[in-house]
Amino acid sequence: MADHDFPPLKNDLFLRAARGEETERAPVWVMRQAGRYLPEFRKVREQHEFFKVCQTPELAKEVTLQPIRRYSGLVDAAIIFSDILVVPQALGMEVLMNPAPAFPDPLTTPDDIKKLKANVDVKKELGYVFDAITLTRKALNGEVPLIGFTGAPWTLFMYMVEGGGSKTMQKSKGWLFKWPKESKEVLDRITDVCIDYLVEQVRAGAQALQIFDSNAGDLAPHHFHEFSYPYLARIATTLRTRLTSLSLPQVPLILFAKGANHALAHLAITAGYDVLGIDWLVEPSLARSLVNGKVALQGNLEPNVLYGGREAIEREVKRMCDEFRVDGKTKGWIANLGHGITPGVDPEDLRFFFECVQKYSANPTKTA
Ligand SMILES: Cc1c2[nH]c(c1CCC(=O)O)Cc1[nH]c(c(CCC(=O)O)c1C)Cc1[nH]c(c(CCC(=O)O)c1C)Cc1[nH]c(c(C)c1CCC(=O)O)C2
Repeated sequence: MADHDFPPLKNDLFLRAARGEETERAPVWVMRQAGRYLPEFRKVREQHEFFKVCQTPELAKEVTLQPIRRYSGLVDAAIIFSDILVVPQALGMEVLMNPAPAFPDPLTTPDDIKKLKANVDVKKELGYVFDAITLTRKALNGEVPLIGFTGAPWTLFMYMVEGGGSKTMQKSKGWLFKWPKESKEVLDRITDVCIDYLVEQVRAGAQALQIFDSNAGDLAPHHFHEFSYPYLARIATTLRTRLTSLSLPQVPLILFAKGANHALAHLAITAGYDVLGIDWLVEPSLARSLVNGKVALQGNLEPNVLYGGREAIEREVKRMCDEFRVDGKTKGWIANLGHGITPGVDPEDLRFFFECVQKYSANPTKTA
């Protein structure tokens, strides 16, 4: 699919900010914006199991559009409804969602590597995601751009070895330190699938891509540089080469390496991404100086502020908008939370968050 196969884009704020440009106000979206805090999402989930929604393009389209409809004119990007764990599924692993992710048969020792599918055909395994992207981009009718995504190799490796989420990550870190060579083999296998998966998302119509390394901050800096960074960099480099050779658009690439704020300066210069997502543990002004204009930034309101009532939301959003300004201007910044929105948030409080971003990030109108 090419751009001319889709309705023309009416709101390019997000894409301009991703390229580092000055914008009349900050574009805004939130991670997990299609999710359980929305009653209309819970209604769909009463009828359909989680992965069924991911695997049915019509349903995935429907839930992707829910926040876009509800917050029409207030939200500046859609993200395709899916999950990072579809990549381990493509590699042949069984993943349940009950309600937290669970792998009945995780990677226990290097001997289990042979259970992973060799030569994954992403079109066969994940074709439903590409169909959902094409359908959703058409249905969006150019209102806002559509973001595709993947989990990052280290974060996916963690789930594949632990068999689900983990606070201590004993098993996955045990692998890294006990079996570094075999761990890198798995990380490489995941990386190969991520690259194919992202290329096909662009072919299907994704207008930007985000890589979620949600567990990046659980690694010591030197372990991050050994076990996560090389794969993130390879994704960006190889993806760009592949997109060019296939005459596909060079869409903006966003890296959300949650908690890896120690690496911001390095990532900005060397990783090959256009935008770095940041969590709430780093001051925007410090992040700005660390990346030194090399990349745009996305983030970073502490998600729990959305439980703090209108006064707190307004105060915190205003502070965030001021902190992200460069030379008094809103430039190269995509407003977002510092992580996903959680199920208990009142959807009207999220609306108020969007309204506050629009109000406090506005640049003075240019006089010729
Ligand atoms: C780590 C991770 C996962 N999935 C994802 C990540 C990376 C981002 C992050 O760190 O939050 C990414 C993800 N998951 C989902 C999206 C959809 C797009 C979006 O709106 O951002 C995206 C981008 C939907 C989802 N993925 C999931 C839900 C909720 C499940 C439900 O509907 O019952 C949604 C809306 C389930 C999921 N999937 C995963 C977890 C840990 C859980 C939740 C467990 C829980 O909260 O109880 C794995």
